[in-house]
Amino acid sequence: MSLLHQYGWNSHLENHLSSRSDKTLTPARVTALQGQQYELITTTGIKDAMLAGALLYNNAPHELPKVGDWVLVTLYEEQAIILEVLPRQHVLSRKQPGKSNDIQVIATHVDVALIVQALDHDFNLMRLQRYLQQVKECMIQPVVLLNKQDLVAHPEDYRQQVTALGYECPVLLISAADKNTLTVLTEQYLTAGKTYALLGSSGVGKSTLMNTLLGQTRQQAGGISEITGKGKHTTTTRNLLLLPNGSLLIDSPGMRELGLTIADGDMITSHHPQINELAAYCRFSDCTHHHEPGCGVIAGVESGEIPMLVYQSYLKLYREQAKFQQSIFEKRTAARRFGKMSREANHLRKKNKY
Ligand SMILES: Nc1nc2c(ncn2[C@@H]2O[C@H](COP(=O)(O)OP(=O)(O)OP(=O)(O)O)[C@@H](O)[C@H]2O)c(=O)[nH]1
Ligand SMILES: [Zn+2]
Repeated sequence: MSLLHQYGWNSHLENHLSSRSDKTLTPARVTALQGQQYELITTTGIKDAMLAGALLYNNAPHELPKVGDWVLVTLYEEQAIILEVLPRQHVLSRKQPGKSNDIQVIATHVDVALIVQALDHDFNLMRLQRYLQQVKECMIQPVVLLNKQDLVAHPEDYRQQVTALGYECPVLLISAADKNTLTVLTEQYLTAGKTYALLGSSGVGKSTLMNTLLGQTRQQAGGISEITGKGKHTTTTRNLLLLPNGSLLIDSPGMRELGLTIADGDMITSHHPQINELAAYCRFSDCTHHHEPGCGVIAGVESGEIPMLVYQSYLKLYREQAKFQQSIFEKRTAARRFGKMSREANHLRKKNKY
C-alpha cells in the first residue's frame, strides 16, 4: 500500500484528482502546522512545506491548509510548495469567539471525533454537550470517551448520565494509560485509513491515550518533527499520527478550545434531542419545562415518552447553565464596578495631583 493510502488517501480523492487536466502536481497530506510552516506526508515521505504566494494571498484564513488537509504540491529535494487545497470533507470548525462571522477550521477530513472527558473534577455534562453539539453541527460522528474511570467508585453511573443526554453515540469508559481498557475502542471503533480527532480540555488524558495507542512514547514514534523556518529551527509536535492498527489520529491545540465557544450573553439552550422535539408543543415559547402550564415536555414525561433519567439530566443541565450564566453576570458586574472604581481613583488623583 502506498504511503498516501496509509494516510487515508481514498477513491473519492483519487477521482477528484484524475478529473483534473493539470497532472504536474502531486497530492500530500498535512501532518503538522506551525505558523506558516507545514509538514506533509508526500509520495516520497515526510517533507517540510510552505504555501505558494498565490494560495496565501488569494484565500481567507479558513481556506488555507489545516492539519488533515489533502493538498497538491510541487516537490523539491527537501521541500514542498503547496499550491492548492483539495475539496474538504468533514471539517471540524468553530465560530471565532467574539467575531460572529469568522470560521476557525481546526482539522479537516475528520471521520470521527473522539470527545474525551475525565471522571475527576473535569466531568461536566454541560461542556460535554457543547462538544457534542459542535461536532454534530460539523456533521462529524462523535464517540465519547470517559477517561480516568479508575478514579471513581461507580464509573457506570457517569456513563448513564452521558447516555441520558440523548445523543445516539457510543460512550466508552477507559483508563488511558491501561491498554486493557482500550480494547473496545481499538477493536470496534478505530478503523484503518479513517481519521479520528481527539477533543477535550487540557488534562483529560489525550496525550496519555495517544501514547498508549501508539504503544510507545510519542517522541519515539517520530511524533516530534522539525519544521525548518527561515534560518530558525522550531521543534513542533506532529499533529496527525498513524497508529499501529492503521487508523489516523489528530491531536491539535485548537481542539482544547472547541468546547469554549459560547458567545457572550448567550443562553445555552438544551440540545437534548428528545426534549427539543416535545418542546415544540409547549404553550410558551420561553418555557423552561419546570412547572409551566401546557408544557409539552412535562406531558411527555408523564406519558412516559421521555424517560425520567433523560428529564432529570435536562433539569441538572438547566441548573448548571443557570449557575454558569450567574457567574458570567457576576464577573461582568464585578468588572464594571472595578472600572468605575479605577475611574474615580484616576479622577481623584488628577484633582489632588498625587
Ligand atoms: N488516574 C488516571 N490518570 C490519568 C489517566 N489518563 C491520564 N491521566 C493523568 O492525567 C494527567 C493529564 O494527562 P494528559 O495525557 O497529559 O492530558 P492531556 O489531555 O493531553 O492534556 P493537555 O496536553 O494539557 O491537553 C497526567 O498526569 C496523566 O498521567 C487515567 O486513565 N487515570
Ligand atoms: Zn415546556
